[in-house]
Amino acid sequence: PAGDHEAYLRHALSLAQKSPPKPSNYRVGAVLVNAATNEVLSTGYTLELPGNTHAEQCCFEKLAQQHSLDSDAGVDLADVLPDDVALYTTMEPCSFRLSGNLPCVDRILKIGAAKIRTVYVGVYEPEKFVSENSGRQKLQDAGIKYVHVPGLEKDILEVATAGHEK
Ligand SMILES: Nc1nc(=O)c(N)c(NC[C@H](O)[C@H](O)[C@H](O)COP(=O)(O)O)[nH]1
Ligand SMILES: [Zn+2]
Repeated sequence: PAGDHEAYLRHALSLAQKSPPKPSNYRVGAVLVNAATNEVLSTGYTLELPGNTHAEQCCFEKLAQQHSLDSDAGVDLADVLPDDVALYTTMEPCSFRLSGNLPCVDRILKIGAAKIRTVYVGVYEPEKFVSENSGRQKLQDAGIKYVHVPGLEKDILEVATAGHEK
């Protein structure tokens, strides 16, 4: 039910608040859920893991570590994920990163639509770093449902941009 979606995004937002503020990215939180059982499979927030890491990326890398997979290559993660997973992320997955690192949309696509059925986002990516995020189209083209959950936009953006010059 819809109420659960907001609860998961609020959980993701509480994770985003752990992210060290930086002027060059957003503070984002993400939660990976087994939609059939409501079990939280993994969580992540921006810069949680060493390196210039994104929230969604940390979700996947932590899951790979849990299964001691030598890499978070999508194919391996697809083997350990149940077949109805939902990704909740306070900001929509990136489709391009100024750092040149692999965008999270591509990480989701590597895992595949047979596993990640739905992506729930709290806000679309603002135009500050990347003029237009093409993630929604790419995910939908791959057969992944893309749902914007309204109501938390102000809180999410406040947290996301805390490291930006006022
Ligand atoms: N969905 C999402 N989760 C994150 O954890 C995060 N930091 C962003 N941010 C998107 C933004 O477009 C990139 O942060 C900039 O493009 C800079 O790129 P890097 O992050 O340095 O690779 N977006
Ligand atoms: Zn990303």
